[in-house]
Formats: sequence, C-alpha cells, structure tokens
Amino acid sequence: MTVLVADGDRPREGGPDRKEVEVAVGVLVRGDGAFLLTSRPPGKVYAGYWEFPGGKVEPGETVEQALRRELIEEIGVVIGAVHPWQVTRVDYPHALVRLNFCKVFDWQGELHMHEGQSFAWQTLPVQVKPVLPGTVPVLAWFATERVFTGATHDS
Ligand SMILES: Nc1nc2c([nH]c(=O)n2[C@@H]2O[C@H](COP(=O)(O)OP(=O)(O)OP(=O)(O)O)[C@@H](O)[C@H]2O)c(=O)[nH]1
Repeated sequence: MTVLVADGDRPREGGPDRKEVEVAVGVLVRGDGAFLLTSRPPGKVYAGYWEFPGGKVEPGETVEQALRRELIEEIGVVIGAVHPWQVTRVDYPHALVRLNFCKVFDWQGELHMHEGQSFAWQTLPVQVKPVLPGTVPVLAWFATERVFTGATHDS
C-alpha cells in the first residue's frame, strides 16, 4: 500500500520507527448520495480542516467497534451496518496513520456535534475547504464511482 506524505517539508514526530496508528473513519452516505463531512475541532491537530467523522481505534477494539463508539461520541448517531471500503496510510508530521474508511448508509438519531465541529452534507465538487490531506483521496474515489454509476450504455 502506498503512503501519502502530508506536509513533507515539516519534521516527523517520533522518528523513523514510529508506530502506525489505526483509525476508523465513517463515510455516511444519504439516500440522495450526499456524504457527511465534519470540521476538526479546535485544539486538535489540523483544527478546522474538513474530514469524515471517526477516530483512533482503542486497544482491544475492532475498526467497526471503534467507529460505532466514535460516531456516538462525536456526532451523536447510532450507526447501522458498517461496510469496509478502502484502507490508506498517511504519513503526517504528528503521526503515521492507517485510515480504515467504511461506508455507512443507515443510522439513528439526529446529528449533534459534541466537540464543537461544524458539519456539511456535500456532493462533488465539495464546497468546504480546506480538506484534510488524508481525506482528499476519498473524493477521487467518489468521483470514479459516480462516473461509473452515472454512465449510460448505448450498446
Ligand atoms: N476522523 C478522521 N481522521 C482522519 C481522516 N483523514 C485523516 O488523515 N485522519 C487522521 O486520522 C487521525 C484521527 O485521529 P483523531 O485525532 O481524529 O482521533 P481521536 O478523535 O481518537 O483523537 P483524540 O486522541 O484527540 O481523541 C488524525 O491523525 C487525522 O489527521 C478522516 O477523514 N477522518
């Protein structure tokens, strides 16, 4: 798997042997195809950057368990089925992360931003910025999927 290097001009914390941090990321997709982006809360690294909700997998948790916990904690919804989608690695100045993107099509509860984030339902091209470096590739995957979904065949 290739590693996306973010802000490569800045030093890496933890040196070359730093451990990879496992992250569960939820791509909530509405019936009309819009997807949910949230802004990183004040006080966190890359505060104000837009991303998909989620967070670090705690010891002993699966990605799915972590995602269920994080989405209750961060945005107040109880999610239904979790569909693993893509896995990427990003080398940030603050950490080396492994992002486990999962699609979610159903959930219960109203959205409540518990950490002072903002949220936006988006379609392509996204209207919010800046988007977190590790989140940018997801938009390209969406674009690919949607080209195929929208294609018509004459023969
Ligand atoms: N949630 C989320 N994190 C992402 C995305 N893309 C991406 O590179 N990341 C990175 O994955 C890591 C997630 O950590 P986090 O800080 O959001 O997790 P957390 O809520 O458990 O943090 P905490 O330890 O401050 O409570 C961060 O390094 C973040 O930069 C994304 O789309 N969503």
